[in-house]
Amino acid sequence: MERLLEVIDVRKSFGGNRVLEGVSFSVKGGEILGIIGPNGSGKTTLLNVISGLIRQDSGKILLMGKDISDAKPHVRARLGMGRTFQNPRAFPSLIVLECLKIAQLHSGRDVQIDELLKKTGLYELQGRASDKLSLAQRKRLELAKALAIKPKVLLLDEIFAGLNPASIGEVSHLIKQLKDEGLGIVIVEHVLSALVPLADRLLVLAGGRVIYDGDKYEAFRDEKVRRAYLGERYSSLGV
Ligand SMILES: Nc1ncnc2c1ncn2[C@@H]1O[C@H](COP(=O)(O)OP(=O)(O)OP(=O)(O)O)[C@@H](O)[C@H]1O
Repeated sequence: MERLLEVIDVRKSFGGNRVLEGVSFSVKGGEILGIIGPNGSGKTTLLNVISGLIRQDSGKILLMGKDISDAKPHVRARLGMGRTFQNPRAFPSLIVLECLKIAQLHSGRDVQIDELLKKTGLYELQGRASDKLSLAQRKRLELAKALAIKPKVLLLDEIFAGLNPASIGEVSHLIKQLKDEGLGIVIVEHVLSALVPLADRLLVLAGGRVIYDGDKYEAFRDEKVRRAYLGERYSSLGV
């Protein structure tokens, strides 16, 4: 499978705080990459740089081989990059269907909204105001909005946070389906019990550096990873 997303030696500082210190990795079509790391290790900043919300100080981002390092977020969306946000922002005056129609406008592609509503389990809720949705429903709306641009690459920021096991199961099922459709998927996640079964590969960030990129189970045996982050969580998970 071709590399859909390539991140090459990305660096970013805020003032004197070096948040990303030369991060490189790639994601293929049909692959789910899980990104984990301690709080403040740079995960959300990395997603913001990849999606164009924050400009990196140096380094490159390639989407399907095309250099998008300087492209604005809406251009990246149009080229096939979808993302969800950690804290979905609701637009009180909009119903679910309107949210998706607006998201779709950014893509310039023809997306079957009915199909998307069914796929994400929102069909019955399409007339509901987005601020009247439960957390699990809002997360599904976030996913649906990201899919409304027909992405090739999907970036998910803490999609499982705050969900109960049943909702985690539903969202996982949908993400697996998207992988099978050939999307390249990056998931930043603290809920390891949801992420590990789903991911094909794990990347561990610590202090803005990639300290591990590879097999998901080997990650938990890696000394650097255990020291940096996982010791206590790993043993409590029993993975
Ligand atoms: N806009 C900003 N201005 C200044 N500093 C920032 C900004 N955004 C992030 N930082 C700093 O960058 C570091 C990394 O933050 P980031 O949110 O990327 O980490 P994270 O790994 O996503 O953390 P968490 O797991 O808690 O979500 C932190 O020290 C944070 O304070």
